[in-house]
Amino acid sequence: MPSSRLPVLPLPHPLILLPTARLTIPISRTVADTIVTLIDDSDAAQPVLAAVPLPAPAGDGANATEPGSPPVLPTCGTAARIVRLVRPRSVLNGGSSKQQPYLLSLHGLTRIRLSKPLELDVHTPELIPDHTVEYVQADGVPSRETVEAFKDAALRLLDRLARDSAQPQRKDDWVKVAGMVEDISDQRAAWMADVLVAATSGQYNDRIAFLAASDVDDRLRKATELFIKQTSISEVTKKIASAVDESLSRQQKEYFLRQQLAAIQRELHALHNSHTNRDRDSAPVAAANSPSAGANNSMSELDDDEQADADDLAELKRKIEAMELGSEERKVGVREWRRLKRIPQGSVENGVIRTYLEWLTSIPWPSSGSISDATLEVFKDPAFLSKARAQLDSDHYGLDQIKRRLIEYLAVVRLRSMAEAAREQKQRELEAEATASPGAANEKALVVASAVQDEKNASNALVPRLAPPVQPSQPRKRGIKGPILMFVGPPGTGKTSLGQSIAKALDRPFQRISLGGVRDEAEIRGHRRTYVASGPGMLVQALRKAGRLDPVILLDEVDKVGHSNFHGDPAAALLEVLDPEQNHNFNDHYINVPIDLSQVLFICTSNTLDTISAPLLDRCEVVELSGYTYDEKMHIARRFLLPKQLESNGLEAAQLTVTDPALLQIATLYTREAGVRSLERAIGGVVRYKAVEWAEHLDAEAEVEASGEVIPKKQWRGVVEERELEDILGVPRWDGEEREREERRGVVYGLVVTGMGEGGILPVESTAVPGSGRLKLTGSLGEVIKESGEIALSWVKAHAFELGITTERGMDPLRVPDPIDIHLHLPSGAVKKDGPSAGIAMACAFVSLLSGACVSKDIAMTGEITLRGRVTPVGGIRMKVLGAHRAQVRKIILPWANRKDVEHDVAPELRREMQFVFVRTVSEALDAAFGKGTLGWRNNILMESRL
Ligand SMILES: Nc1ncnc2c1ncn2[C@@H]1O[C@H](COP(=O)(O)OP(=O)(O)OP(=O)(O)O)[C@@H](O)[C@H]1O
Repeated sequence: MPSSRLPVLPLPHPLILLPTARLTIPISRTVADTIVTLIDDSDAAQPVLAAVPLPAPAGDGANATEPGSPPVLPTCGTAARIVRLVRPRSVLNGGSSKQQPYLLSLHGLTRIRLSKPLELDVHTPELIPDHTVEYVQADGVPSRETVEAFKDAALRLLDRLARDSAQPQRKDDWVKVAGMVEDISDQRAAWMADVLVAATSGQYNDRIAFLAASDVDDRLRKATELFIKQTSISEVTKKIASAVDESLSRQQKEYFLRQQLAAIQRELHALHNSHTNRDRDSAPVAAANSPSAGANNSMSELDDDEQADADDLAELKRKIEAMELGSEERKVGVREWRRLKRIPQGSVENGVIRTYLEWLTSIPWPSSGSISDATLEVFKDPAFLSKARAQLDSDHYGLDQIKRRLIEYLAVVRLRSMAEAAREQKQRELEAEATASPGAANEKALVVASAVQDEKNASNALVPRLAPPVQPSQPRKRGIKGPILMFVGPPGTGKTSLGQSIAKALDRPFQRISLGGVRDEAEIRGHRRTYVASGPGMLVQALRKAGRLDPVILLDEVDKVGHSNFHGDPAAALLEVLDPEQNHNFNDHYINVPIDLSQVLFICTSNTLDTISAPLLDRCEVVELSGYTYDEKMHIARRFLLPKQLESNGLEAAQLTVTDPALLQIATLYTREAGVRSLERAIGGVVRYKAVEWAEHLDAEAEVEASGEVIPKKQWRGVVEERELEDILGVPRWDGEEREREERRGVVYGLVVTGMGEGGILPVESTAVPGSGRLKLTGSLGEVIKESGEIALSWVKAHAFELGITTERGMDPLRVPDPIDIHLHLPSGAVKKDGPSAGIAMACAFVSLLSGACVSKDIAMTGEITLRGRVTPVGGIRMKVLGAHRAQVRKIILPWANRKDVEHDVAPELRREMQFVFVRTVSEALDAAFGKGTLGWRNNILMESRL
């Protein structure tokens, strides 16, 4: 390495001169004199010296030398040409140079290394006239990767600098330099590194390390690191600056607007005051007497906005503080409260957080334990079950089986709750003991826990007798996992009101959630808070309204809830709600804190079971309400509906009587339903009519009293009889039905259950038209019912000879004597019909059509048939029988296998009033329908014997 002897100029900290760079520094007079001598003695016009950076004196910043320790003096520097020495003006003018120093300009040439460290005082560095220095040679070519990395880092830094530059000229300069960096060759990369490090800023230590790097690769790496660091520093700085800027400008804007608002309010107030004063001056007496005098001085509740606001906030805070310590809801509440405090009042975000906090704090959260004290109090009452029975009886007539089932249900819920509460209590005691004396309590815990375990697994011999010690209780994980009741039945049969009675018996709040037509999952689970105008779902709303953790929630019309669509899957959300394994952690998207629904008593209602998904049905215990007989309806009307309507229409019970025949007529001729809703409406109509009459009667009396004249007044009769009903309710809606029903060839009455779960009769009409032996089926029929029709016709064709329809065996009655088609129609064409239960009705209709014999209009039938002529059982017997009774059918033909349904489910009075014929085969059904001996049976051979 070539060396030479050069004067050394120590550069005061933190100055560094890099090769290729220029530097102007102030120097003392002594140093300046030495440099002048140097210039005079030198042969060259611009002599060279070694510029060596000095470390910071002790105690001076991060790069300072340790106080007391000798400063580590550098051994690297830069050979620099003296470009200019400027004398201060005072010296030039012959004055003292004390105030203004000399200025020395240097141009860095190449790196040097000192042969031995300098010996000088870093506090008052002097020029060292002669020192041996070695020139650091950097001839090598750096590796490709190093150059690439260097260029990449340099370009990113230059891009950042260009973007951050405020002046366009400077921006252009950085862009130009970036162009040069892109084009630079590998050999010149080290030179470019010197140029760029000198031109950009960087930390002192990094720059010194860069200066000390003799190897080109090392130098480029150091430059790369330095650039990367600089880029990220400048990115972060920029971000912080813009964030600060943004928040400042928002605050300034808000401040400015508030100032304007305050000024406007002041102006309005002054204007208002001046008006009032002028009015008062012009009418001093009137003003003094006016009731609103002085109102301007006192504030109305509308002016007190800020106070109300502060009160609301204080209330919110109190509610958050009242939440259980360490609970999830409290943590969220506290977090949101802090956010609320940070966000300026009046901003949209502030309102959003406040609404959220209001919801969060209004939900009843469990404070401790899983069963509320109020619930336990009710269950502890020894008369609980008898009271519940009395409640159900006082709200509903009949429904004995259902009431028995509900009492069983309540008994189970009570037992489970009590057991759960006892277990919790035991665990709490153990925990308390464990805290007091850990050793003894642990022993006892083992005994108790094993006892609990023994009790649970009494029948399981494989379970070890010693259970693990009782863990600290986790009340929120448990709950009362009773069955979920599902009331299924036609409208108006008392499903909702039974739910209300259960809530009354349990002394809990009752909430009804109507699920009919719910298509959006968010209606159940709530919208996420990121949505505009988001809010919680129906369950949270019901909980808030109930104000208790354990209300009775009636999920009405679960059969009408929507399934998976692009708004999510409401049915799936419902499943989660009703699953006892999951619902202690129900997640409402809006609240976003797990909510414990395990204590809620869910009751579902539905009109039919057909549209309910199997998993949902699986979670529920179905209780069927089929409808009422006329007798039951009469009792319900007399005991419940009439008193209710009298009360709601302002009449006394003693003022109005509706006779039994009148009530029966309302039930039979004005309504035709399984439930009692229309009956209640009709009774309401009668009561309102009478209420008007009563009011007119009272008015007339008052008029007579006032005038003293005898005015002919409308007579008031407190009794409603049959003959009046037509005047009050109009022409009976169902009167003509029985008359319309006719005994005709080819027409038979079948029994059906509608989609609303209501039973009724349906005519099966058939007619013969010229054709080619085909069967035409109409009336919105499904595949199954169509197949039933074909089976029935095949059976009739196969037995045409035995039935006396054809004259020869094997003759097709649809071709001989004339070729015909049979058209079978089930009226109410707009209503879809399906199922196999119309089999015997269709067979009877075909036989009637082909034989000419008629089936009585008082006979209705149901039953599936097979090709062999067997009659197999069908469902919905109770509803169908009730429907037939309502339609005043006298005789019902049913499959033999449905005997037990009639015995169990059909009320005795119906069994007494109607004739039931149970049949095993189609032939028996035909005999029952047409009457024995009506059909000309030739020889009674069953088809099955030939098959
Ligand atoms: N057995 C009964 N005894 C007394 N009142 C009854 C009885 N059954 C129904 N009601 C009365 O009939 C009316 C309608 O009942 P409710 O609203 O419970 O019917 P629902 O089955 O829930 O109907 P929907 O399926 O349309 O919701 C209520 O006023 C109810 O009190």
